[in-house]
Amino acid sequence: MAWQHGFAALGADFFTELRPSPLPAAHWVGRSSAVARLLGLDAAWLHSDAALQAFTGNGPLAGARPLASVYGGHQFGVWAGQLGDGRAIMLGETAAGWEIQLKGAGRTPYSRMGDGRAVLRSSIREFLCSEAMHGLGIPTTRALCITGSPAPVRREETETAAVVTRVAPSFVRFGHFEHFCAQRQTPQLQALADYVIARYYPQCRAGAANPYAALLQAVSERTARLMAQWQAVGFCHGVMNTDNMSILGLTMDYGPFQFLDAFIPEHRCNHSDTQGRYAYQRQPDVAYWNLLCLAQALLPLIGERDGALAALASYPGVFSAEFMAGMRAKLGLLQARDGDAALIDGVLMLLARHRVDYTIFWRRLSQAVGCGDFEPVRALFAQRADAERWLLLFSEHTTHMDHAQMAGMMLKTNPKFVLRNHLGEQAIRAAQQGDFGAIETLLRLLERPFDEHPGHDAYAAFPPDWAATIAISCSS
Ligand SMILES: Nc1ncnc2c1ncn2[C@@H]1O[C@H](COP(=O)(O)OP(=O)(O)OP(=O)(O)O)[C@@H](O)[C@H]1O
Ligand SMILES: [Mg+2]
Repeated sequence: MAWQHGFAALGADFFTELRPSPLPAAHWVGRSSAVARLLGLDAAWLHSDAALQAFTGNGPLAGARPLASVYGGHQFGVWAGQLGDGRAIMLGETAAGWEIQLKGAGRTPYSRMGDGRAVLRSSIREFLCSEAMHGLGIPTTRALCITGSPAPVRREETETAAVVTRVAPSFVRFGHFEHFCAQRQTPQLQALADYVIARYYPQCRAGAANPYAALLQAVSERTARLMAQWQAVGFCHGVMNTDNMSILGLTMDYGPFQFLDAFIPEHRCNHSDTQGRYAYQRQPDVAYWNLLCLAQALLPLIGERDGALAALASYPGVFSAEFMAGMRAKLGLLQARDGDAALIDGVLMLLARHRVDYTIFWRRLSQAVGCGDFEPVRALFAQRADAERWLLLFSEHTTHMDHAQMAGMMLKTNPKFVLRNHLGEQAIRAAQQGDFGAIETLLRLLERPFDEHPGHDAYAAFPPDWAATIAISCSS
């Protein structure tokens, strides 16, 4: 593999070079051939022992210069001081511009009290959800593979170790900037900002009076678009600390995330989030709060407060416009019209009032628009009259539209398959018994979540009762 040294060229203030720590008796758990193709990896090589060892951290990849980077962050609203890649080790950046990172590859100078490891359970969730998000068309870090090892890892119980190989154009987080601001290392802060602009936001240098304010605005707008996509698809991240916010507007760090089952706007998916700070409906506001932290961090470069705040001014407008566009697509509304907002507010209130399954509702509505039979949609509501009122409004609003065209759009927007907690859990339990078949099946479905996949309806069904008892915390 050919490498370049983008982030690595920033120098020793930004990272520590080190080798991953080996794990015994490594074995494959899952692989994504789509990500392998993205990286130009030979499929046969990805099945080799050399690849298995390299992606477990047991053997080198020729030419790679592994490193762990330093960052800081606000966790649950409180400045946490210096953090850093405590268990993620970047192998390097490919010549085509993909950073390759091993998560769970051993201790680093930033591990604090942690063991540098990740357990199989959380690694499976991260691997599958990375690819599921990509399948949904939502910006995300990607995942090439998971390898496992019988090495014990202590959490609430003793589990086993795994390593996920993640791939992204950059793993730089808001927290990287916060770190150098907090340390009052302005030259390093500027070097990082200049690097990010040159590599990922060149338009912020060309023509902008203040490139750092332009960078902040560009990041803010990407983040706004990401939040709109999360909200529209019903994704709850669970740990939106500033060290988990990507400077590229990618979804990153799949911990206690959840795709909503029933539509409950105040839903919290992180068992450790007792205050509900990261509840589903709060995500757009939390992202804005996180952007204020980024603005604060960039202030030494931007120069004045008003300029930094002005750079964030477009956030609410971009979020609303993108969210409306996303919801219009879910409703099959081909162009914007008066009355769209009322229809969208109406359906969200209806779903919240009746706690209807979010994914199933949208998929059934898409099918109903295609065939004209709305009975399966009505059947989702205990009190049908309430649903009937909204369906009437929807039908009046769309009378003159081409329903076949609407349905076509809706079926490409409203997924049949999302990585519900219980599906992940079933795959995890099987994997813990040495059966990785369910991971492969889920990956295949989630890579193309809008396709019907005949014979796999069980993966698109309502969650079983026990799904409500799954408690996912920060422990991973
Ligand atoms: N088991 C561990 N060993 C060492 N450090 C850890 C461990 N778990 C978490 N950390 C560190 O604690 C901080 C916060 O953890 P968080 O759960 O947000 O991230 P993460 O899941 O480890 O990784 P990432 O954000 O890279 O996906 C990070 O600096 C992370 O590296
Ligand atoms: Mg993290």
